[in-house]
Amino acid sequence: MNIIKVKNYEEMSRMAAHILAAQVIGKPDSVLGLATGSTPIGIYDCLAEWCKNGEVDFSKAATVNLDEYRGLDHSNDQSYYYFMNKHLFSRINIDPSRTNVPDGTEPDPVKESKRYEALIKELGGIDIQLLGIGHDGHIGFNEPNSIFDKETHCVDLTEMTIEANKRFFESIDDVPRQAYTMGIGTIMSARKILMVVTGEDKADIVAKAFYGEVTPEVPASIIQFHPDVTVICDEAALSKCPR
Ligand SMILES: N[C@@H]1[C@@H](O)[C@H](O)[C@@H](COP(=O)(O)O)O[C@@H]1O
Repeated sequence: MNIIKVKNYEEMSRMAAHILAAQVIGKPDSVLGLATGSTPIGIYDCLAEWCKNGEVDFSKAATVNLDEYRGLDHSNDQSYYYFMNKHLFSRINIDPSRTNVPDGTEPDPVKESKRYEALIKELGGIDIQLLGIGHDGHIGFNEPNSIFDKETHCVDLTEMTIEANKRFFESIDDVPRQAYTMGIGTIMSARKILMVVTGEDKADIVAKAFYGEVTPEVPASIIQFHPDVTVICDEAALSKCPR
């Protein structure tokens, strides 16, 4: 694992955006695995700016997002599709038909999970998967568990995640209790992984996930076993790590 320490959120965002831009410059038809949450917003701002300046061309790229709340449609401003459209897709020259987010409105979890897995395979797999990390170590919406879930599936969100994500909703009662997420196996089959972490509130989980043992109780710890991982952390996020 290549763990890179940067000063702050801005440096983290620019460095991660450089890696994603280099991926698309080197392989214009790259399949980018993308993430939501507050952490990647600065990355998307950089990519939007560089696309506008003509430095990166997304016209041949495709995207697949990690996860989506169950029950929310594209027009819901709390859906992850809406988030991606607002922060990235509408600001770059990507073909909207090549952007993919799990369909939160599909009532049949087995059907949707199979569709999403098949779609990723049809696209030729994920070239680089961007990840953030939850306070309990979740990646996508893979919550702490007794096993690593392999494929895309429907999950019950933990109280900690519902609590953490309520800041985006009017009240905690509005936070969906379930979500569709790529599985740990789906994430691990990406050719490259790029993880970004910022802030002191993530310092404990960073120490556990990247310097502790690999266990499904800390889902992000599995990326220690991936052959091509870059983790970009700011000083605050690395403040409890043994180095
Ligand atoms: N499903 C998303 C995750 O993909 C994300 O990594 C996490 C952390 O979000 P933030 O970056 O806001 O801390 O939030 C959500 O739960």
